[in-house]
Amino acid sequence: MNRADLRLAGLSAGYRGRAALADVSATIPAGRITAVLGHNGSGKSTLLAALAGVLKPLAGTIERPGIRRTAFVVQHSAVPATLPITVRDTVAMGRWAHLGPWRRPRRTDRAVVEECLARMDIADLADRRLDTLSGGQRQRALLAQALAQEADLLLLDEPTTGLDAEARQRITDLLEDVVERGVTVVHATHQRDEALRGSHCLLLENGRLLAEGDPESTLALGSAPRSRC
Ligand SMILES: Nc1ncnc2c1ncn2[C@@H]1O[C@H](COP(=O)(O)OP(=O)(O)OP(=O)(O)O)[C@@H](O)[C@H]1O
Repeated sequence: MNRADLRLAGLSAGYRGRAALADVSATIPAGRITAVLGHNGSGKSTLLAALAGVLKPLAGTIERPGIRRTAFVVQHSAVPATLPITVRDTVAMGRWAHLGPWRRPRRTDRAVVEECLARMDIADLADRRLDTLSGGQRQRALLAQALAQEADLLLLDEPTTGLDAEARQRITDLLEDVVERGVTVVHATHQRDEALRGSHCLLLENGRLLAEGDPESTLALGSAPRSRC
């Protein structure tokens, strides 16, 4: 995959004109996993929302060369637990941007949905309702929905929060599978061990970038955050 890195220059972003993220200049390597690490309120979600284009920068720029489609998986606490839809329908929602003028899924759309179910290892759960799944299964369904969008930038806000060690490990393994296919992954996390499994790390504190680089030296440079905030 021949794509350039994403570049943030002097980026400030926030809410109602107030910056929650100030003057961040950083590089996000294409086709790699970048972890955004920091305590509660440090600005991780704000950074992801700015990368997704949901929040317009108050100042500065974001260069996203070669990124055509972005998938943003919000914190699962933000997704209603009682949505009365099946796992397959949830994943099929990821195809909406690809549907033709009649909004009818074509054979290729159905094939992508089945492939994403299989890749996230939830094909056997396809007919189950989303609200009957465990947290880890649900998170994999949301990941499958994001993959179905065939995005080249995948943004995940704390995808493993609330999951047990095995489910967390599974999600982290799946992210490695996603980048192997050339997707750029950025995920917010509180977990140092998860940040260490990526290629790159941005460490935020109070809306500022404290350190950036390979995960090991970034975590060593920063004032070591608690492993669970
Ligand atoms: N919708 C909003 N309106 C106003 N202020 C907000 C909004 N969302 C976040 N903030 C504020 O912006 C700052 C950064 O919040 P953000 O959610 O980006 O941090 P975070 O690192 O993702 O935190 P957490 O780990 O708790 O999810 C905080 O002070 C927060 O109160």
